[in-house]
Amino acid sequence: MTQGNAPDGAPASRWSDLDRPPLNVPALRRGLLVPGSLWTSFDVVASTGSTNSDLAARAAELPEGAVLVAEEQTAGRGRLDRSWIAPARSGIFLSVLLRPGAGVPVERWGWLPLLAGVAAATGLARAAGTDMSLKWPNDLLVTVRGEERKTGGILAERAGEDAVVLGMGINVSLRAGELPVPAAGSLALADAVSTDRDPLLRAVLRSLEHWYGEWRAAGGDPAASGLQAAYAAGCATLGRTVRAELPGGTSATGEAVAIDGDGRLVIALPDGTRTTVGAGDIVHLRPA
Ligand SMILES: Nc1ncnc2c1ncn2[C@@H]1O[C@H](COP(=O)(O)OP(=O)(O)OP(=O)(O)O)[C@@H](O)[C@H]1O
Ligand SMILES: O=C(O)CCCC[C@@H]1SC[C@@H]2NC(=O)N[C@@H]21
Repeated sequence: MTQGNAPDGAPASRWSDLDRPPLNVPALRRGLLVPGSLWTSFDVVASTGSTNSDLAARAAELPEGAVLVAEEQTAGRGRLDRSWIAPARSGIFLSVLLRPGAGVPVERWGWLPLLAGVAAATGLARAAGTDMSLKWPNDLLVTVRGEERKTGGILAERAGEDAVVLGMGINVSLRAGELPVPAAGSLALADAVSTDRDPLLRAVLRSLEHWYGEWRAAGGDPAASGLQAAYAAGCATLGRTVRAELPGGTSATGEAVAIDGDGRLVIALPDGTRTTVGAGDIVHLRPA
């Protein structure tokens, strides 16, 4: 830590609006809405309840590739009916509309949230210069003072028959005292080289376009597209002793050994059997 820094590692200067400038919408549009791009529209609203809800409500009238970003969410939603809480302009609150089409069987759409995790992790690692990893299924982790912390999350929701709204929340400049839960972190707290949201957002959307293109071109096949291997390479859950807290209130503890072809987590139990988890919360207990 350099002199003049606050104990939480953030700069000692007062954080004001100047530290959290608004997104530069014209520049982002110029960079993203180019011919041949997946992205067809790019809108930023000052404040809304949830970008996922807004995009889902308009899904029928929007083409694939619509992007909606909010500078602030007042009712941000997470997985498992949880909320996503972050101060205005402290992060990236983003939803995109995707229509994988007939070329990708619906049973493979379950890979989309994992794909989004890989895309966000690789894009952010490059643009922010922070080591990123994934906690199954798609929590984005950074290391803050030796501890794994959640700096981003993904919420994928079906919108009608043929569309999926992929939502991402990324904590960029949150300080220790602003974290909504102790297990949360931010890119700033992980010593990111840049917390400028414009290049971070561009990097995430470019990476998402890349991985979605590969996956769709392979008919959604996670192995042929390279997605399954990229996910496994970036997944901090594999090889760890974990507790899976399952819907319905039961739990299973064992070693996370694989991600199967459907994106589910395979856990080796102490009695030598294996169980496969498709939904639920994972707690990383200790190295295997
Ligand atoms: N900005 C954020 N960064 C990291 N994690 C967040 C953020 N906002 C919300 N969360 C996550 O969402 C959860 C908080 O959601 P919520 O307050 O709905 O529920 P909860 O405390 O987990 O409880 P319950 O089990 O009662 O639903 C936390 O577990 C946390 O992981
Ligand atoms: O970790 C999770 O549980 C998922 C969090 C997803 C949050 C994002 S923020 C943008 C989009 N709009 C929402 O209401 N949720 C997602």
